[in-house]
Amino acid sequence: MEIAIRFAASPPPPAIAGGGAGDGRRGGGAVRVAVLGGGRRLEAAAAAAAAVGNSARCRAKKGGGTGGALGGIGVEEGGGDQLSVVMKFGGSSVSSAARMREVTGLIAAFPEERPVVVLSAMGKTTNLLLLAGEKAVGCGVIRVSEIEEWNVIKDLHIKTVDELGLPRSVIHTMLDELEQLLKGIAMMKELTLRTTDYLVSFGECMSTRIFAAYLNKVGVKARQCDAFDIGFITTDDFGNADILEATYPAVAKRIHGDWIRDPAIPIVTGFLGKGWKSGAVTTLGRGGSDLTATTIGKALGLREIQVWKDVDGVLTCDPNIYPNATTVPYLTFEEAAELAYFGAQVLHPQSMRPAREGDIPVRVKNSYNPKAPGTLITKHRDMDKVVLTSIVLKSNVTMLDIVSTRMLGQFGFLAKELDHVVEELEKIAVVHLLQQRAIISLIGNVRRSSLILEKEKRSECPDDLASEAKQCIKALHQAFFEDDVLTEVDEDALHMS
Ligand SMILES: Nc1ncnc2c1ncn2[C@@H]1O[C@H](COP(=O)(O)OP(=O)(O)O)[C@@H](O)[C@H]1O
Ligand SMILES: N[C@@H](CC(=O)OP(=O)(O)O)C(=O)O
Repeated sequence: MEIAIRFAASPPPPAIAGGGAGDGRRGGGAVRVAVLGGGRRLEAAAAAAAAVGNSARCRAKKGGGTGGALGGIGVEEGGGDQLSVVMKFGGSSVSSAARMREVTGLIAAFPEERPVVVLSAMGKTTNLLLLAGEKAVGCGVIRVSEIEEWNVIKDLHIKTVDELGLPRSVIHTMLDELEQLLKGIAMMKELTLRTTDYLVSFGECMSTRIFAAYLNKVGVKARQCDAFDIGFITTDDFGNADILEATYPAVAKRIHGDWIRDPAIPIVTGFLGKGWKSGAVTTLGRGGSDLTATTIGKALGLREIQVWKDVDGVLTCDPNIYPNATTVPYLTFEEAAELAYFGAQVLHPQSMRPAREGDIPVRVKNSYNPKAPGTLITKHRDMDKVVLTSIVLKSNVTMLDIVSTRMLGQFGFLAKELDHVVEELEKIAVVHLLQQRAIISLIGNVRRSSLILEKEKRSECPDDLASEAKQCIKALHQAFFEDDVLTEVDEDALHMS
């Protein structure tokens, strides 16, 4: 096993998720174990946005109420309370009419809160849209209506609208436009990144329209908002756009202004933005609705950001790899960012940044088990008793090991230029291209690194193929979270050895 021990505060060497370019050779399958310390800056601190925090806090006058079937949650006419939290619900939380009813109940359960709601696309809609788009490229215009994924998407949304007792007109235009778009792709026999972003945006555009209509139906005044129309301004990197600073004041002004003029719970499309040059719809990378939520939290200076998922919080490892994973009750923003950055699917890698900059607590909760306390992510936590927080696996990683006498500076370009870069770098350095690797990261207390290393060594982690990475996670989890043998190790003795 290769063991790379990382205590540095910087991102890892050019390990490129997704395999990158190359000839597809299978590497030997070394597993890298990286020990990462909490309490450090992962990213360079960026200048905070314009001081919209306090000024943008929504203030509204008290007024007469509209009442509503859900009692307390009905927003008051002519004023109402301030918007105080963001509640983001992921695809699994809004995958059906029944789930949308449950989520309505969760919002109603906190009548004193005035939430901004962020929604992802229903269930697996984003994946289905991507597959439908790929099929449209090759199937011919006439056969678009036969694309299986398109029919699944259409049926799911119509069924949901019907079951919620809403008129189909809520999504008719969207479904028509989506079919036209698929036909356009079939006609052009081409699917660009820009068109792909437009295509997947239909998922969030439909889920939010349905949910806002349902809330209004049951007496909770709600307003559907497309993120690309309310100030989410991004780079034009389709598929993985970055949110620009101008977003914060723009979003604050718009949501605040709408609330003052006509208080209604904003139901915002997660994951989407508007490219500042192109004016086209962009997406923030898979799982980007978390980032939408934290951006709104910071923009409006809200009290708390709630991220509702289908697990009891951030867990000690991916429960799909090892089901004995348990909830991590507290995390710092930096630990959570490291976890996400090094592969834990549960949070979007960039999503902690706005929360950290705005110093707004993030609570990760389970919409299927709302009584579970979840994970609370804050700026600081007591690290005294913390050894290891979580184990993270990142698979299908391409690594470039570069040994050079020169300063190479930034490595970001390597990811994009992998085809040419090895050849070029070989002129100035010894380069090893390692593909099909896995990185296992141990996110923990850097001050207990000796203990972590000792325990890692004693775990029965297999030391050969990357395909055994999952076995390794299991062994590490057992050693760190299910076995007390080494917790009393004398750390001073370890330092001496
Ligand atoms: N360390 C981890 N803690 C919790 N969940 C994890 C972890 N690693 C991977 N996951 C996976 O992440 C999923 C939740 O993230 P995601 O699917 O993005 O949620 P949502 O779509 O509801 O926002 C869980 O169902 C779980 O399978
Ligand atoms: N729907 C998008 C954005 C998102 O954040 O989804 P989720 O919250 O379900 O991970 C995706 O699937 O990537």
